[in-house]
Amino acid sequence: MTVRINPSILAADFVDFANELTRIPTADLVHVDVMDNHFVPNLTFGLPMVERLQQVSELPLDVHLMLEDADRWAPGYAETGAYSVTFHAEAAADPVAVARRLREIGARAGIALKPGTAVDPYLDLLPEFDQVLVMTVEPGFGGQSFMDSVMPKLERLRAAREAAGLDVWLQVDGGISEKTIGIAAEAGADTFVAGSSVFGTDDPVAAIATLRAAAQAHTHAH
Ligand SMILES: O=C(CO)[C@@H](O)[C@H](O)COP(=O)(O)O
Ligand SMILES: [Fe+2]
Repeated sequence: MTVRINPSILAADFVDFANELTRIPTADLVHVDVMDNHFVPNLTFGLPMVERLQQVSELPLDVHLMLEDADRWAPGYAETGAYSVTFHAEAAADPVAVARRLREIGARAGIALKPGTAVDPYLDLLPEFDQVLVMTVEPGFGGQSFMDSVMPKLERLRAAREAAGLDVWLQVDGGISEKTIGIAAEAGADTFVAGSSVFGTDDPVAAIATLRAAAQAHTHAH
């Protein structure tokens, strides 16, 4: 199974994103955390920054929206040409309608679940999504500790994906490091967001290689 490593620019230098992107040539996608100071108690950037990143990035953008009223705002991010747009289940009135709109515009549609949000109501909706993001920290900040208590959600998602014969990516985000990535891979994740453990090092290329190897060593063959 393919392992994807998506470095999060939340841990990069905010006034030097163009240069920071050149430090991760071996990444699969660039994870872009949009925070609105309402859905989460932190503020990053919005549409103009994502539009600009889309223009300068050679890697596809994996946009993670941590904002209220995803129904209203998510489609605009897909219109930037972002490869994937993931919105929070807790912030959408009609997640299926949002996902359909994102796909119509041409983006992959992702749904994200906070650690306390149950996965079961979403299992039947898997065909509507290209990616499910299981948060392994409370959204809002980088550098927090990985919560292995959410691993059963990944196991449920993996089983549901297999039962339905779907190719939905299972993404984890928060506290992913050389030490924790294997736990998430074991539980079924195939797409790994890593902020501090990539941009917080002197050698992001080496960090990506280490993470990739650790994930692959714990990935099930199927
Ligand atoms: O969405 C978020 C935080 O809300 C993440 O994408 C963080 O950027 C992950 O940072 P690390 O935990 O890897 O430092
Ligand atoms: Fe994120």
